[in-house]
Order: sequence, then structure tokens, then C-alpha cells
Amino acid sequence: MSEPTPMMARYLEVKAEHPGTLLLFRMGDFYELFYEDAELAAKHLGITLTSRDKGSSNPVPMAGFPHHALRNHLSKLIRKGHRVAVCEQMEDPATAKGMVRREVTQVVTPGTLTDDDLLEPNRSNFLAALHRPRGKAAKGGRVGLSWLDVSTGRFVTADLAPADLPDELARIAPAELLIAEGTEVPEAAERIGSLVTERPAYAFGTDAAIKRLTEHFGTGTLAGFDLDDAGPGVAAAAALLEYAADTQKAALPHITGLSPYRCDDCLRIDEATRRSLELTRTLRDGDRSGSLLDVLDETKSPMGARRLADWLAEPLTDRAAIAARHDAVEDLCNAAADRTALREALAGVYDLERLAGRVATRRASPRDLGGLCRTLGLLPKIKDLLHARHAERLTALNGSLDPCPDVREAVAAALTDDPPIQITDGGLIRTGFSPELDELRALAKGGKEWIAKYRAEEAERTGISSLKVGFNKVFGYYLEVTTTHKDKVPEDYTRKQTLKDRERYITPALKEYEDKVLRAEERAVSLEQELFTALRERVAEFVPALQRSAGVLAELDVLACFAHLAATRRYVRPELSAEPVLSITAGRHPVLDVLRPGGEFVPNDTTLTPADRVHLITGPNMAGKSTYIRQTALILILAQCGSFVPAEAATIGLADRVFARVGAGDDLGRGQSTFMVEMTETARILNAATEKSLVILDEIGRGTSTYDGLSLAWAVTEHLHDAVKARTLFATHYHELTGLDKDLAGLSNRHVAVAERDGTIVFLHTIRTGPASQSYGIHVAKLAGVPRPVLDRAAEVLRGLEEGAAPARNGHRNGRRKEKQIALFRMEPEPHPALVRLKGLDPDHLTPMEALRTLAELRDSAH
Ligand SMILES: Nc1ncnc2c1ncn2[C@@H]1O[C@H](COP(=O)(O)OP(=O)(O)OP(=O)(O)O)[C@@H](O)[C@H]1O
Repeated sequence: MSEPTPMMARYLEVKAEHPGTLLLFRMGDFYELFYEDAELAAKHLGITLTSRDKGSSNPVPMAGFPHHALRNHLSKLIRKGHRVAVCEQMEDPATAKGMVRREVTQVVTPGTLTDDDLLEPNRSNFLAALHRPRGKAAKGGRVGLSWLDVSTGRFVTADLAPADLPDELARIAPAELLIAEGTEVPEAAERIGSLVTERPAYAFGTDAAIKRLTEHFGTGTLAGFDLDDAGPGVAAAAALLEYAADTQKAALPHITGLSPYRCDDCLRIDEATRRSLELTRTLRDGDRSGSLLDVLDETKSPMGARRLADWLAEPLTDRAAIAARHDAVEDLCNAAADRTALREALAGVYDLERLAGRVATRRASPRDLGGLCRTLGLLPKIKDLLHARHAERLTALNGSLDPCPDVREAVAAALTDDPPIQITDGGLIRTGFSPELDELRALAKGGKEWIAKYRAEEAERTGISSLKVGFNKVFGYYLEVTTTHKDKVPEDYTRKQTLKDRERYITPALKEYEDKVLRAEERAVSLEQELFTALRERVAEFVPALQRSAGVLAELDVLACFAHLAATRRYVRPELSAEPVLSITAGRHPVLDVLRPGGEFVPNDTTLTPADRVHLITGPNMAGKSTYIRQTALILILAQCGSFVPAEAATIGLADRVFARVGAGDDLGRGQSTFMVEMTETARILNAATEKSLVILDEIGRGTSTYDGLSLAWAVTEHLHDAVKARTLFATHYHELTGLDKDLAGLSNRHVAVAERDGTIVFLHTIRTGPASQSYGIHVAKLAGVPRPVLDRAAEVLRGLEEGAAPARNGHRNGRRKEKQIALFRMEPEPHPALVRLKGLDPDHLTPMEALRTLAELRDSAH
């Protein structure tokens, strides 16, 4: 192979320094990609694949796009899950000596985005790191998980039991996950679709971790952050920070703290429950639309929308903290005019949280600072509105809201009213801000006026009235004469170019002015950039104050959203209780209450107490069992988030965990059968639920034979009632279970009422006490259009079964039951014949031959 050119040599060097990334290599006005990168880019971006050195025996595949298309193409590549390194020209090619110096200025990866164009406004974008200690350090068995939103600086870490990892990963849903080289990729990461990035194992070293973190925060120790120094979470956090700094090529001063996360501080909701309850995505298509988050989101700013999603993902367990939110919501709910004014002001605020991040990393655009200025201008009004409120939380928020008047004034004085996005575009700085800039601008403008005057004078002098002044990059300003007037051109014109029907000339006077104009223009643009950069530096000093204010605005937006929901959707303030009770009067499903097409939602009550803690809910298909049990769980979650709830009254005994096993959600992608998934989830509930938990179960045991299913449902109910003692709502089609209320003191029956009219059933969606009288499955099948002969036959079979095969109640014998059903609930199963024979053997009196023969016979009988 021939020697690469110096430029290609530099390309290969940079490429080797950034393994696993697509390299965009700036060449003049283009970004170019080579080799496999070019092939990938051509496929994903729809750009043409060509080659460099076409004539040679070894042409290099190449693809490129103009520099102004960078953002657009970057976002496409990131969405496809690539990491992209952007290599810029660090010198002006016109003045550079030798080859232009090129450096990577940023590595953009799905987890490290800071640009608004690349980020979704309503979602946090997390980069996470997982550390699984090995050897001695692994003794505690905990793993470290840390997560960071680079765009806002939110940085959290946790030491977790390995079993909790999938749930936490699902909750955080990181865009990118760092793991140590050669370690196992967590299954959850694949399911969520996180890009997995391997980092060298030493990046997770514990000793270096504390040093790295304390150096970053400028603190002597990590004591102030309330973290376990020696825990794996700290090592994960350090690895994360290093990667973020590596990719941003910046110091990240907006990351000002590391918060510990402890599972027990929030209402724990596992992955399956989160999915079943459709908290942030629907089960059917995984869309946000139709989820609880979607119908609740009446926030006015992206900061508020993100905070609402956070609150929903991490409801609280601390009664005082929840009550503080409820107080604030109540206060805002009662002050309708102020709430409206507050929400209007919030609608005008810029995404200050992400903007502060861009200011800190020196990537804020002129338009960003314009937005900052307008936002700061709205804060005094918001402070006034808060001043009139009484809730403690609102007063505290007001105290932290800093309108930073100095920053606002500095930006307002310097920036034009509608600054451009690009710093290179010019027109950023206001007239009157810098005398030097004004002078340069006047010169540039004056020069242009002079040129116009010059043209007029020359036209008169030469008698060429069509004389024109033009400009091009090759020889600057010129005079243009059509060929018909060629003879009138005076001596002092120097011809520069001849075109088909015209000629172009320059003159010494024109060149002299051109110099002045162009130099003044250039100087003005670079002075504007200098002034803007200085302004941004000044604003950067206020990043911590801006972040605090951003946090306040985000929280206010959510509280005002909750107040708005309370006022417009008739939500009420729930009473909180430390006892494991749940009492809801006329509760409604928060999503169906809004979205139910064509009809009113029928409210229902729920009353669970320690003495009556398990409710079995029976009723026909489609009656509303699932809706009812889900609505109960959602109301509890809403209350613990700090929201009011869709009901006429509610008392919520604070829960430690919520479990939902709803619907037979296949998980064939994970290679598990429906039944296996169902049993795994059920096992988790039985093992992890406590007296303070809320459990909702929607028909378990459906994926196996009726007897197996019924037996399992039976045993699960007993265990929940006797051992776990969790508040439980169990919707079931096993009518046999309804007899359990005779034996289990804390269990009672509910059913969903239906009315029969003209041989068909009408769903009333009302929950009543007692078990359902019959199953109505065949009626529902009729509604669904199952053919008449099938319905008739089904009715006949049903009658037969009912007569000959009355189901077991309470595990006691029933005279009408068939023999095989008696076997179902027999406490001790028949022993295997082989076992009986084995027990009858006397080894002391067996010859070796007899023993061998018996063994062979036993083996054969086991088939
Ligand atoms: N309280 C209610 N008010 C009005 N409509 C309701 C109510 N509850 C349920 N519905 C409507 O009935 C439909 C069926 O409800 P749901 O899925 O809860 O029934 P189900 O009893 O669980 O049925 P299955 O046993 O087949 O799972 C819902 O989609 C909803 O449109």
C-alpha cells in the first residue's frame, strides 16, 4: 500500500484515538467520512458514497456533507445509536502554515447530548454506569449504578442489591450504559435499548474514584454528599464523570453535586408493575400517548414535564414530604387567578436547566442567552405571585428563586433583541454597547455607501450608465461593463476578467476602500464574537444560581399542574395515614376518566383495612375488573407523588411498594412463556411484598390447565392473606375462590354488577359487595360475535359441567365432585409406586444380584 498523505495520516491517527466512533473529519466546507464510516453514513444519511484516489489500485471509500448540515446529520446518526466524534479545523486554512491542525472538539453519544436539537424536550437523557465489584470488593454483593443527565448536571448514584438492578435500569431508562470491558451486559439494558459502551476496567477503580470526584467537586472528601465512600456506587459515578468529560472535552462545572439514591426512600414500583400500570408508556404500543404521564402532563415548560416524569417514577414514602406537596397544591388550587397567572408566566420560560448546562460547557448560543434574559425577566413576577401564597413549600421555593438581575442586565445591555443561533452569524451585539464595534460597523457601512457613490460618479465620468459594482471572493469588488460599452473604459481601469458579454475591472480607489470595508466587517464580526464569549463567561459564573432557579421553576410547574388538575378534573386532597388502609370514595381511573370514548366513567369505592385486607373481585369479562384494580393502584401512586386524586374522598395508608400483575403479557422476546413470566412475577410479589404494600393481581394461573391454575391462585391468595398481609385486590374468573371468605377472616368478595336485559347483558361497571352470581362468559362471547351454534354448544357443555362437576369450596369434600377434582385439593398426594416399593425393601437381606435387579425394575417403573 502506498504511504498515506499527511492529511490521511492525521485522519487515521484521530480515528485510532477514538475507537468505536464514527469520525466526521472537517475538510474545508465539508465533513468527510472514510472507509467503513463512509459506508455506514451513506446508508444512514442517504448521502453518496464515492472514493478518494479513484484512479489508484486502492481507492478509499468516502462520503461527506456540507458543514451547515452537521446538526441534522448528527441527530440522525445518534438516533441510529452511533457515537460520533467531530474533528474540526483548529486554524484558518488561509493563514495556517503547512497542514491545518485538526482536533476532535466533541464526541457526541446518545448518553451525552447537550444540544436542544438532539434532545427530547420532555424527557431526561441519562448516561448510566454499572459497576460490579470483583474479588474482595464483591463481598457485600452490591452493585454500583450511577446516572447523569449531562444536559442538566443531575448526577445520582446508588449501591443496589443485584436483584434490584433490572427495575432501576427500567426506571431510569438510560440512553447509554457504561460497563467495564468484558463484563456481562445486563439483560434489562438490551430490553430498554440502551447503547452499551465498554470502558476499561481500571476506570471503575475505587481508590481513584474518590480522588476524581473530590477533584471535580473541589472538596476534600465526599462526606458532604452523604455517600458510602467505599461503595460500588462511587466507583460507578467516577467512571461516569470521566467518560462525560472525555466526550464533552470540557470540565463540566455544572455538575455541582452527587446525590445518593436509596430505594427505600421512594415508593418502589418494579418494572413489570410500571409496565402493567402504563405509568409512562402504554402496554399496547409502548407510546407515551395514553399513559398516565401523558394525561397528567399539563405542565407548561419542558423542565416541568421532565420533573413530572421524575416524580411519577419515584413517588415518595415520607409523609411530611408528601403533605408538603399537597399543601402547595391546595394553596395553588384555591388561588385560581394567581395559579393562572403563574402558569402563564411558566409558559414563557426557556429551558433554563439545559441552558445552564450549555452555559457551563461554553456551548450556549446567542439565542440561548436571549432566552435566558427573557426568562430572568419573568422571575420577579413569579416571585410576587409566590409571595402571596402561604404553603411552606411555595415559600421555600420562592426563597431559592433568584432572578439574577445582574446577569439579566448584562445580557440585555449587550445582546440584540432577536439574536441569531450561530455565534459566527454577526448581528449579536446591540448598537451602543461597544464604541469600538459601533465604529467598525460605521466604517463598514460607510464604505458601502462610498462604493455606491463611487459607482454613480464613475458612471457619469465614463458615460457608461449601466456600469455596475459587483463582488466576488476571488478579486473582491469590481466594476462591470457590458461589451457594448467596452470602448468607453478609461485607462486607469485594470481588466480582471472577460465574460461572454461583459468585462470586469478594478481600480486603485476601489481596492483602497474595499480593504477598509472588508477589514472593518471582518473585525466587527470577530469583535462581536469576543464580546459574546466574554458575556457568556460572565454568565457562567452564575451557573449554580441559574440551576437553583431552574429547579424551582421545574417544581413549581409540576405543583401548578397538579393544582390545575385538582381544579379542572375534580381531584381531591387525599388524607395520609401511617396505617395500612386504603379508603377511596367514588374513585375514578385517571386515564379512562379523561380518555374514555363515548361515555361517562362510573366511579367506585375501595375500602381496604388490616381486618379486611384482601378483596376478591369477580364478574364477567369486560365488566371493569382490571380497570377497577388498576385505578386503585394509580390513585395510591398519584397521592404519594404529591398530587390530588380522582375521587370524592380518599384516605391513603402510605405504601412501601406497589405490585401489579395485570394481564398475561407475553415476553417471548425474553424467551419465556406467558405462564413462566406470570409465575416469575407472582413469585417476586410473594417474596418481596410486605404488610405495607399494595398488591393488585389480575387473574393468575390462566396460562396453564384449569386445575393447576385454580390451585395456584388459591394458594397465592392464602399466602397473601396469611403470611404477607398486604392490601390486595385480586380480580379473578375462578368463582371457586369466592368461598375462601369463609376461612380467611381478612378476605371478602366484591363483584362488578351487570344487568340482564332481553337475554343480553348490560355492563354497569359498579363494584358491589359479595361474589358474582354467575360467569356470563358466554354472553360476552355473544356480544363479540361468536356464531350461534358455538354459543348453544357452549351453554350445553356449561350445564353439563355445572351438574356433574361442582367446583371445590374451601378445600373440603363435596359430594357432587368428580374423583379427579377430589385429588386436586387433597393435602397429601398419593406416593409414587416406586417409592412404596423402595420403602418396603430390606437391604440387609438382599443379595447383590437381587439389589441390582430391583434397581433395574425400579428404574423401568419410573417411566
Ligand atoms: N368504571 C367504569 N366506567 C365506565 N367504563 C368502564 C369502567 N370500567 C371499565 N369500563 C370499560 O369497560 C372496558 C373493560 O374493562 P376491563 O378491561 O376493566 O374489564 P375486565 O372485567 O377486566 O375484563 P376481562 O375479565 O375480560 O379482563 C374498559 O375498556 C372500559 O372502557
